[in-house]
Amino acid sequence: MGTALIYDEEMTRYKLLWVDPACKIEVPERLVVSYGALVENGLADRCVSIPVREATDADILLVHSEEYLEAVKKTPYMTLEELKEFTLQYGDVYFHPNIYHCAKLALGATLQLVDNVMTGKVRNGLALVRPPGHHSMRSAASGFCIFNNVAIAAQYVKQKYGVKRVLIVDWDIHHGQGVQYSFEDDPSVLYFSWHRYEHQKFWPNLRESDFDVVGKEKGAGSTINVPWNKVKMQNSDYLSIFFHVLLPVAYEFSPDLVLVCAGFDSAIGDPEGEMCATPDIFAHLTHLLMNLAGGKLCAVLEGGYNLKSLAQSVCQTVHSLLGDPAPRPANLEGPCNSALESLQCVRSAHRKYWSCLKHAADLPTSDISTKRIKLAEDEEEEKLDEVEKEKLIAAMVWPQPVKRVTPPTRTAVVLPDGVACPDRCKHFSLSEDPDPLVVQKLRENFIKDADDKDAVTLSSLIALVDKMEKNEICSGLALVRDVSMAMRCVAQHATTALSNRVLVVCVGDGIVPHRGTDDGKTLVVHFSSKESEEQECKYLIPVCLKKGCSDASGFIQAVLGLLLPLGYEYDPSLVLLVQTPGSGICDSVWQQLTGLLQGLAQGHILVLMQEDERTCIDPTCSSLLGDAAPSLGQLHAAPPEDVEAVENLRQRLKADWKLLQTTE
Ligand SMILES: NCCCNCCCCCC(O)(O)C(F)(F)F
Ligand SMILES: [Zn+2]
Repeated sequence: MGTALIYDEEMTRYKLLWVDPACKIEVPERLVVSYGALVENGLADRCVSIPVREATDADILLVHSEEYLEAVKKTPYMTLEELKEFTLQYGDVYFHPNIYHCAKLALGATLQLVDNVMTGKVRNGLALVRPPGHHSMRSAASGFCIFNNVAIAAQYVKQKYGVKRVLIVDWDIHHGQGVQYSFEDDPSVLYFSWHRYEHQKFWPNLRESDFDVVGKEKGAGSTINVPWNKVKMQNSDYLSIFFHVLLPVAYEFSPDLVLVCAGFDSAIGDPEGEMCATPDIFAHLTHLLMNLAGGKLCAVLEGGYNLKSLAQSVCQTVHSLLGDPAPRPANLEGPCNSALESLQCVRSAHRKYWSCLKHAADLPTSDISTKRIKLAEDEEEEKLDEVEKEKLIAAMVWPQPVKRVTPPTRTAVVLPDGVACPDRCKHFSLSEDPDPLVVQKLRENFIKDADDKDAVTLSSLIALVDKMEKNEICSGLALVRDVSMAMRCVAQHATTALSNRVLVVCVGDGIVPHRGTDDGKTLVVHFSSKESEEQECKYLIPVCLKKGCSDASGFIQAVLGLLLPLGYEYDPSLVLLVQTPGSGICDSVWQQLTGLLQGLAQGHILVLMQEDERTCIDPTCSSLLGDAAPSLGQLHAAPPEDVEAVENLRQRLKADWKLLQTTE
C-alpha cells in the first residue's frame, strides 16, 4: 500500500493583511516551499495524490461550537477593519477574507487522509495544510489556527469507523492546548506533546502545559506533556523522549490509528523553536511510529517557519512514510540535563497510569515548581534583543541531509535448496563458484570440520554483506545450518573495514560469540531466558528475561527502553539479527523487532535463522521489505522481574551508554 500526499495550492491564498509581529512568520510560502521540495526530490510523484475536499459544518461541529462556526462564517464578507476588529478577540492569530475557505480545505484535506488510511486505500500519508490546527479551541481561534484539524480527525474516526484508541503525537514545538482540552477526560485518545516551555515563560504560557498535567477523571494518564525548559535541544534529547516515554506508552496503549501534529518548528533554524535538532531526525521519529497501529499513520502539517529546515524536514518525513531507509543517526550523545529533568518528571508523573513506567524514579530533587519565573520582567528583558536573536537563528547552518536512495534490491535471501524464495525478494547465491581464496580463509577461521556446503553458504553471506556495504542491497535474510558460525563469520568480515561497526542482536538461548566485543567493533545484545554466564561488559550485553522473548510486553519494553537507545548511540554500519532456536518469540513481536531495527545502519540488516525455521521466512521478509508489523494489541503489565532486570541493566550501563539515562 502507498503513501498519500494531500495538498492544494488554494491553501496558499490567504496571508496577513496588516502589521502584527506575532503573526508575520505564518506565510503562504511555507506550503509553497514544502510542496516544491517534495516535487523537486521526486517524492510527490511516488505518493498517491488525493484531492482535498471542503469540510462540512458537521465535520467542524465535532469539536467547535455553533456560535464559533457562525462567527467565522461571517469573516469572508468583512472589511479589513472588521477583520482586524474580529481578530482582536483571539490571541496570536489573524483572519483574512479567504481564511475560512482555506480552513475548511485544511480540515477537509485531513479528513480525506484519514478516510483513505482507514479504508486501506493507502497505508499512511501527509496532509500539507494551512491554516494549522492544534491551538484552536471549541470556541476560539488561537496561534494561527482556525479549526482543530487533528482533534476533529480523532473524533471523526471514532464516530465513523468505531476506532477504539487514537494516538496523537504532537512534535510541533508549541503545546497544542486545543487538542489537550478536547480530550483531557477521554481515555480513548492519548495526546502526547513536547513543547518549548521555559517554566511557563514561552507562548502560550499555560500552567496546564507542564509535565504534571496528565488528563482528568477517566482521561487521567492520557495526556502526556513534555516541557522543554531550555532551547537548543538536539536529536539525542528528542530520541530520549521517544525511547523512554512515548514509545513504551504507545506500545502499551496500542492505538488503532496514529495522528501526528507534524509541526517542524522543532527543527534547527526555526525562529519559534530555537532548537538544534536536524531535519533528518524526523526520518527517525516517523520511522519509530510506523509499526504502531499496523502502520496506519496520518501526519498533518502544523507549524514550521524556517523555510529551509521546514522543506527538508517535510522531505525526511515523506521519505520515511514511503519506506525509504533512514539516514544513520550520527553522533548522538546523551540528553542534556534539562531534558533529563523533564524526562524524569514526565515518567514520574505517569508511573501510576502506565505499567511500563511503574518502576520510574521519583521526581528529581530540584524543586521544579520554584522555577516558574515571574513573567513580566523576564518577558521585558527578552524583547530587548529580539532582532539580534532573529539574526542569529537565521544564520544557523546544518549539514544537508544525505540523499536517501533505496537500493536497487530491497531484500535478498540466502535459502537452502528447495526452499521457495518469497515474492518481492531476490534470491541470492553466488553466481560463480566461491573464490578459492575466500574458501581457504573460511576454512582456516570458521569451518574446520564442516562440509563444503557451509563454505558456499558462508561465502554467499560474505558476498551479500559486501553488496549491502555498496548499497546495492538494503537487507537480507539467510537460513543457515549453524547460526553461530555464520554470525561469527559475518561479524568478522563486516568489521574488517576500519569504520565498520556491527550490532549483533541475538534472540534465544543459542550460543553467542564473544568475538569483537572487546574492541568495540561489535556490540552484542543477547536476549534470553537464562541467566548468562557471560561476563557483561560495555560491548557484550546479556538481557535475561524470565519468560525469554515469549512475553511480548516484557520483550518489547526491553527493545524500546534498552536495545534501541543502545543501537542508536552505537550507530552501526550493519545490524545482524539472529534468532537461535528456543527463542519462543512470536511472529508479530519478531516483526516489530525487525521493523524497529531498520531505523539503524541505513536499513542494512541481515537476519540469520536456523535453516529449519521455515515458518519465519515470510513474516521476516514482509518486515524487511518495509511492510508494517502487525499490532501487538494492548500490552498487559510486563513481568515485574523483567522490568526490574531492564531497569537494573540501564542503571549499570548508563555510564557507558548515555542514551540509556532516564534520571539525572
Ligand atoms: N514570536 C512570535 C510569537 C508567536 N506566538 C504564536 C505562535 C503560534 C505557533 C503556531 C504553531 O506553530 O504551533 C502552529 F502549529 F499552530 F502553526
Ligand atoms: Zn508550532
